[in-house]
Amino acid sequence: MLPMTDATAARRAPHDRRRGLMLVLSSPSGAGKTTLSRRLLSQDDDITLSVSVTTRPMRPGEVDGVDYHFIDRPSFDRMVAEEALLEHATVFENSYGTPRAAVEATLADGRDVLFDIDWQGTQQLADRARDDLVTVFILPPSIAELERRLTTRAQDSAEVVAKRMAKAADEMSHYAEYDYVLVNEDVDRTLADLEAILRAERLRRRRRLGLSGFVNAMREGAGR
Ligand SMILES: Nc1nc2c(ncn2[C@@H]2O[C@H](COP(=O)(O)OP(=O)(O)O)[C@@H](O)[C@H]2O)c(=O)[nH]1
Ligand SMILES: Nc1ncnc2c1ncn2[C@@H]1O[C@H](COP(=O)(O)OP(=O)(O)O)[C@@H](O)[C@H]1O
Repeated sequence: MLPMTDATAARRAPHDRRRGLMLVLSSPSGAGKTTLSRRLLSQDDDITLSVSVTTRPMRPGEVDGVDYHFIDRPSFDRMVAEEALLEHATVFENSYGTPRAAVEATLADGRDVLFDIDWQGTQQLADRARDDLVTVFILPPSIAELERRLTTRAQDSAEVVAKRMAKAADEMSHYAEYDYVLVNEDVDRTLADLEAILRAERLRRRRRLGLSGFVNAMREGAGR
């Protein structure tokens, strides 16, 4: 178990001190993970995005170091060899991975980490840290709407969109491996559900490091 740093411990009331959690969002491409992640991150200071490394080419509008760390194949292979990745997988012929150091530093600070990763990466994280993990699968409201979203995002060629659609059925078959499943019809509604999940998971007793000291102090006070 990772300890919290003094900075975070001092910021929280004793009963609010807790371990950071790892919130995973997965979905078929185009269902809305990126949109939901950006909105959640912009309104909640206690959660930060795990920025993955990838060998995929950058899309228009993406920023290196913000959306992904865009790296070449030798650099990716080196990170795997050095065990610098917490998990990694091949998706659509490109490699993706989660840098370990940033995640460990954020959790040690008692803050939460958001992951936009696929089912393969989720399984690897579950093998390593099931107790710290909260997993959410996002489904589109229909296949027609998924295709519409992939097409109107206008960032991929028709060929790439076709490949992503072909993979969607496969990806969706993994929904039952997740703790929560959200159908992303209306984005405001889905975001509200995601916030509710995060809020409740933060309140879980096993994550609340300060609780026993808090209760013990009250019990001592009551017995006086
Ligand atoms: N296992 C794993 N999957 C990742 C990682 N980063 C991104 N992915 C997944 O790779 C897939 C393709 O991502 P991307 O090329 O950005 O397209 P997107 O589906 O439109 O977000 C998505 O399912 C992501 O969740 C990672 O670090 N590890
Ligand atoms: N609930 C929604 N309703 C309509 N359009 C959406 C919704 N959620 C996301 N979108 C749009 O669908 C496209 C794909 O969303 P994105 O967040 O990039 O998906 P993913 O990261 O899962 O591939 C984007 O153009 C986005 O603006």
